[in-house]
Amino acid sequence: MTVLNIAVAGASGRMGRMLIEAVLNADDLKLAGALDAPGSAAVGTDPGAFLGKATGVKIESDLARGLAGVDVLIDFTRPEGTLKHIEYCAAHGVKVVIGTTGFEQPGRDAIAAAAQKTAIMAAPNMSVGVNVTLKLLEMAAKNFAEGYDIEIIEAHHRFKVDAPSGTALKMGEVIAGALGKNLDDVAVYAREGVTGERDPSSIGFATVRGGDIIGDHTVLFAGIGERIEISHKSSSRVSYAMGSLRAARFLGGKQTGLYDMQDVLGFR
Ligand SMILES: NC(=O)C1=CN([C@@H]2O[C@H](COP(=O)(O)OP(=O)(O)OC[C@H]3O[C@@H](n4cnc5c(N)ncnc54)[C@H](OP(=O)(O)O)[C@@H]3O)[C@@H](O)[C@H]2O)C=CC1
Ligand SMILES: O=C(O)C1=N[C@H](C(=O)O)C[C@H](O)C1
Repeated sequence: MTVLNIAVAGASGRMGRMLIEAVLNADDLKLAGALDAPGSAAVGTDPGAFLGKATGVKIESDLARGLAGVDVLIDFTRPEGTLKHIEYCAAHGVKVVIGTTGFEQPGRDAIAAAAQKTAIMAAPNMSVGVNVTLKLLEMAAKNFAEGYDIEIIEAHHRFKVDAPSGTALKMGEVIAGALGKNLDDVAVYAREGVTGERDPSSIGFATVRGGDIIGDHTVLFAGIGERIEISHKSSSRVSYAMGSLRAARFLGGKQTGLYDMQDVLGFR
């Protein structure tokens, strides 16, 4: 059995801890490195400490130390962290699974450029359920193209820093694409005051933040006399972690290129 050496960036974060535990439990993966932000209190500690386990590695902020001998970095941090990490990984042949959301266009361009030098899998949601939902939305959008107003509602925990969620934006892109439109041309991200009647060609977004909601997404197709809702609700971050490990194994067989979860799951 080939064993892949994995590092986790954002090791002390909500997703980082979930990933550390998942990697430690996988027979075909070895935890070979862990990264956290410079200045983080977690730097220098054992990434398995929260599980009461000694992993043999330390959380590093120095990329050369944290990524020595690593095949695949799994990165759930912030756009500025991920962009720094992929620059290093592209230069040193480390493959990267990117779960971080909230990138602007220059960040997306930098990921595409790095993917010419190493293999990268980037997706705003690693769960199988969300990725199947994207296929359902593509089909629904084609059938509700006329007469149905499309609204995307997402809810997340109070600690989330970006909005709308990367998943909601991806859902919008998929729906707009199925309708032959560009999301940037039809998205309405906020409404306040006298907004006038709804533009029938728009795709609306609404964001809820509160408590410990892990991640809920609903797409509403509202017609006259009926409405259809397609929802996905996460009850644990484990589905994101399992999808990330699947993506890491997928990258094991690639040298360069930019992939997403639809590639990993064989949906295209
Ligand atoms: N694709 C998917 O399936 C999913 C994506 N996400 C996305 O993953 C990201 C992380 O989410 P979550 O784990 O909840 O967030 P947390 O805030 O819990 O964790 C973020 C981690 O990244 C570290 N970090 C922050 N800034 C930097 C930086 N500049 N350089 C290096 N490390 C940094 C933090 O360190 P410190 O605490 O010291 O600042 C922390 O360890 C978000 O963008 C979120 O939207 C989340 C769930 C699923
Ligand atoms: O920040 C989170 O927690 C999540 N972020 C991702 C997103 O922005 O879509 C995925 C998931 O919804 C959880």
